[in-house]
Amino acid sequence: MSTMLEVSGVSHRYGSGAKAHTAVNNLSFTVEAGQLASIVGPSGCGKSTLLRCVAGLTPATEGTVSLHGDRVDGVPDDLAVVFQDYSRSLFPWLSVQKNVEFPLRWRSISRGERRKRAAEALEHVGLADVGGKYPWQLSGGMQQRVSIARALASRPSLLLMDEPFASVDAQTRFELEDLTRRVQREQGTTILVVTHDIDESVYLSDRVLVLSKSPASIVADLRVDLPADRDQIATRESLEFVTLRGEVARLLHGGTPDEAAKAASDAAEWALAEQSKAQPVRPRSRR
Ligand SMILES: Nc1ncnc2c1ncn2[C@@H]1O[C@H](COP(=O)(O)OP(=O)(O)OP(=O)(O)O)[C@@H](O)[C@H]1O
Repeated sequence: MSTMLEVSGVSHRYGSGAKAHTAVNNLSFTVEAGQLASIVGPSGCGKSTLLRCVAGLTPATEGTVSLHGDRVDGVPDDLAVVFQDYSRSLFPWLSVQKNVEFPLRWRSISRGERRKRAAEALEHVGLADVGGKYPWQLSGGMQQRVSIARALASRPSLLLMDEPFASVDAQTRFELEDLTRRVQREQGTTILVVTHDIDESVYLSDRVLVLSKSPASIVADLRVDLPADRDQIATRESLEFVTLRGEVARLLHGGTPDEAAKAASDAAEWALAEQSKAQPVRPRSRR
């Protein structure tokens, strides 16, 4: 695998002098092409700031970001971002199809090709039939699918997602997580997701980067050895999932990597053993 993203010694400070606030502190990591990595960390630790530095939206105070070897110093053409707040990122006066086509207008892509790409992207997210509607005619989950389609239409080398499912209900969240994994697998897209949801970070990813409290630094870089085919119920009940989730939770509560791995593994095994000992409860008969 080749390296798609390289973040090297990135720090970001807001303000200067006595009022300076360091949000991100000397972070380094790489993401391989085709990988789905997630960044999980406590609220306010600097996740969004890091993502903005990676996207070229905010220049890093120190360090460098490179996308397939090219230094990022502005938003690269082949990078797309999906934000949490779909209602503010879609244009209410444009149809769904036009919203998806919109970013392609600034590239030398013919009108016919723009239409074709938008239709393909909408089909990919299961919204082939709603191109003529307006965003406000769709549910929240559908609007976030449109945002994902818009990002995919530009065929990005790297897709960044900042708390992308935080504003939808639990069922829709599951559907969108599965959609994201399908996009990665079918299109080979490299994806970096920022989330504060521990379960989501484990379920979604090939790898979880755990950040410390502010200013963010990397506490652990965990490989997720779950099967590629995941299921929202069975995967979340598996020993591997429960162990990893426990490990991430302990790291976020200040545990060292060794303590967190050992305690999570012991706790998950104990829970499974207790579960298998439990007597099945006989359902009450209904009249
Ligand atoms: N434009 C800004 N000017 C000054 N400080 C900022 C600015 N944006 C963020 N910060 C501060 O930087 C720190 C990190 O913020 P950031 O939004 O990156 O964290 P986060 O981990 O994404 O938070 P959350 O999970 O709550 O969304 C916070 O203390 C925040 O108050």
